Amino acid sequence: MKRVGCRPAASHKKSNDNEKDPIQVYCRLRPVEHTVESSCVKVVSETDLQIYCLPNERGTSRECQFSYKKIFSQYETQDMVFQDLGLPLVEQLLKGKSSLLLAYGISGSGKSYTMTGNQEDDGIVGRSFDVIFNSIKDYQARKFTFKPDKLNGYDAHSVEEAMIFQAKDIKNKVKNSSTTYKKKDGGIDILRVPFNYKVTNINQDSAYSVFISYVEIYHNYVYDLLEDVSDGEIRLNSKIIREDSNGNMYVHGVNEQEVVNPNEAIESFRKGQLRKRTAPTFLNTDSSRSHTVFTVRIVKAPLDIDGLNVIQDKKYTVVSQLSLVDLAGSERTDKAKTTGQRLQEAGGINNSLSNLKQCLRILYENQSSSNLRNIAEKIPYRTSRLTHLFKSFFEGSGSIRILICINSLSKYSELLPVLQFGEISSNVKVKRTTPLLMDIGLIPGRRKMIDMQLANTPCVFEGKPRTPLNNIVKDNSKDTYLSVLNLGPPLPEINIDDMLDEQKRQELINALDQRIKRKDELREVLINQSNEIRAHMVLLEFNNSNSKQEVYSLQILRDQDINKIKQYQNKVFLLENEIASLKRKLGLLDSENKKLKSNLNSKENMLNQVSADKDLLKQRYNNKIIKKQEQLFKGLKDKWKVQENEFEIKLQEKKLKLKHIKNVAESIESLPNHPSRRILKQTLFDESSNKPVPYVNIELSDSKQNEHTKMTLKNLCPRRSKSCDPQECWIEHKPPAPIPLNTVMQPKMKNCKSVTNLTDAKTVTNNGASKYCLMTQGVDEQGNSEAKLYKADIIQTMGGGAQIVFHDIETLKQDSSLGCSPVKHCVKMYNDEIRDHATGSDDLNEKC
Ligand SMILES: Nc1ncnc2c1ncn2[C@@H]1O[C@H](COP(=O)(O)OP(=O)(O)OP(=O)(O)O)[C@@H](O)[C@H]1O
Repeated sequence: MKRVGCRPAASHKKSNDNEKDPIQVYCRLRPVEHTVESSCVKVVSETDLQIYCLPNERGTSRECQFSYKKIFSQYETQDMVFQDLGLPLVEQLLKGKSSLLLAYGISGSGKSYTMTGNQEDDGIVGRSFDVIFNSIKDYQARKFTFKPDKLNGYDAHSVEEAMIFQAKDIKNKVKNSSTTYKKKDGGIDILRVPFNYKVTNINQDSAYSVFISYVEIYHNYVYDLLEDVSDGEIRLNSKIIREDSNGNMYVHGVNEQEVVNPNEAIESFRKGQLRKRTAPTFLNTDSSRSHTVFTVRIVKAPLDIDGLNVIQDKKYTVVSQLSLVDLAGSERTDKAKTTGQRLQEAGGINNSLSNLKQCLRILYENQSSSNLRNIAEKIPYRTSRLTHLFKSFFEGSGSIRILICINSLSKYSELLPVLQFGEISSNVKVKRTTPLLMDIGLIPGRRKMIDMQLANTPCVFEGKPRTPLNNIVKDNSKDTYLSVLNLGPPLPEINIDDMLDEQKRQELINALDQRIKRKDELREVLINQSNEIRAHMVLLEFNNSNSKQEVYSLQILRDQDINKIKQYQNKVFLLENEIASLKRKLGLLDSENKKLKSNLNSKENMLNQVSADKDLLKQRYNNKIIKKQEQLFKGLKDKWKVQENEFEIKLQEKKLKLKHIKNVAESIESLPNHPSRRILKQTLFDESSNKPVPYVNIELSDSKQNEHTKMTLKNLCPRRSKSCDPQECWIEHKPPAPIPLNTVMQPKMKNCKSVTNLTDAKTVTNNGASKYCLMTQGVDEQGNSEAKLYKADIIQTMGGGAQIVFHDIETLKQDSSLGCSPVKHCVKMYNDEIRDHATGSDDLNEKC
């Protein structure tokens, strides 16, 4: 049975069900050659990072803060990054615990640089090998002691078997020396400065081997980067992912190379790197077009009682692995300006990355307390090879760390999803695994013992004495130890022939007895010492657990203090931010205030100007009005004078006429019984047209009349009014009590209806009348009686009513220059009566 990271034991799984650790997320900023002022990234503290977006045209700015386990600023070297990020994983690996490290970020943000580094400055991979081999150097198993069983497990072999495999391998290498990588890749020089660090507290009674595998996931297919290929051969065979008997996922049939020193490991890694698919893109001249997974496995098994061979039972073989994943860039295709094949690759990359995000999101949601239904959503690990391969990690077979790589030159919108991915990941918890402490019932220190024996004996297998471990065996203890190993007196020299000699036989028997006795004594001593050591170890263990307890409580206190400090730092940061934003607001308000004030001043000035203009205009118009008034007044005055003169002249003429008439009358009076005694004078005047009526000279019939009796009468041959048209139907609107005029020229309307009061419109519409005549009676300026006939057409309207349109006025005047006429008297009386009774009645014009 094979175990990865001590996970498979069911009991172990059960005991850790409630113990979970969050995924630890780190962030690294790629340095830029010169300070970029437009950078939107700000490292706030060791664990906090802020990104912000400058105000856009609408004035809105955005900022976000993210907290991670640690932020590596651009000034932190590969060395520092490895110590914080990689070294703890290597330590766990050596203790039998598996880990996964994912580098995530936009293209060109430094993922490959952090993982791989370059010739001068190694990344996590190279430094990890240095630490691994520094630590296991003295406990390394012979090459081929462990061989992969192709089912994600390892078979353990004896030293002899390992030697046979080694010989075969050497033979194969010699045979294929002309077709190895060297020829293809031109050989790789490893010139590097090793990382000098060693993990000390590892189990010395086990033998260790290191295996590496290197695969890439391209277009959702898994390819082996360490597969032996001959010249011109293209890697066509993709590998499949399988689940082993312990539920761990692995790439089936992948080439697992055993490496015995850092240089060999790094050489293989670099060969694999040369096969990795890269291409120049807009963002990176050597951009990874696939996700690469480099896995280091430590296989260990305890030494048997002799301390020479490992126990060849699979259930004692422990496998732990460290998977270093360099994910392809998560950039947007428009930003990377990819086309054609690169675009297709980008599609594949984005699909697998978004599935990774999706898995983490569902994991988080399943774990979060807000999942009230308590129904775990299925996690789509199988959707992409990337997540499928690491399914067991997400389910708790090892710890997970994520490194978010960012480039300070990236935009806010590009950084936000990357940093949000980190934030989601840091909220996901995975089961905690602890290395299984195996007690196989053998006495500890077996390796020490064999090393010391071998120190004095030529090594049969390697042809050179194995040097004891400097830090384990002290010189003085060596003597004591060797003296303990003295098995009694030397055996007497004896030949086969001597066996027949009773004495010599007896001597040998005695010596052997003594040795047996000595051996029993030694065994007793050993048992006693073992018991003592065990008791001592129990005591130490007890002390150790006490100390651990103490350390643990101190750690809790320290963590509490750190948390408090963090809270204070956050508060300070928030307050600083608030102050800054308030200052910004104040500045804005100040500038707005100034703007408003200046606006107000300019408006006031404008207002003053307008009112001054208005006053000026008013003054001008007043002057004009006065001038105009004066002009009008003068004009009116002139007109008045002209009219007065005209009237004066007319008056004079009339007076003259009257005088003539008087003279005529007097002359007629003097004629007795003359039929023309009475002079009828009728003047018809068309007021509406205002045209002078043609004068007709009427000669008096009396032949005797003299020159003075000749007179001019106006329109004595009366024109018949239209009102007399017998075809028309008239409405005659008379005063209620008309004054009898007693004239000869009465208007005659045959077809007419007389009304005295016109209050109802139906009176006009219902009688079929087409003409209307309003008669009024009164006196003129001279006090003569006057009757007026206002004539109008009745026009039927569409709405059923009628419209009265006046178009003519006939005036009938009675001039009674011969004395007071009865009509005039009647009119006066009538008018007085009307005035008395008709209070509030409308005047004629209004009626019209
Ligand atoms: N911390 C650093 N210090 C110095 N140089 C760096 C650092 N990080 C990255 N670079 C340089 O930036 C360039 C791009 O880095 P790298 O290839 O690691 O990016 P990437 O994230 O792996 O890109 P892609 O996803 O496209 O493969 C390389 O030339 C690398 O040397």
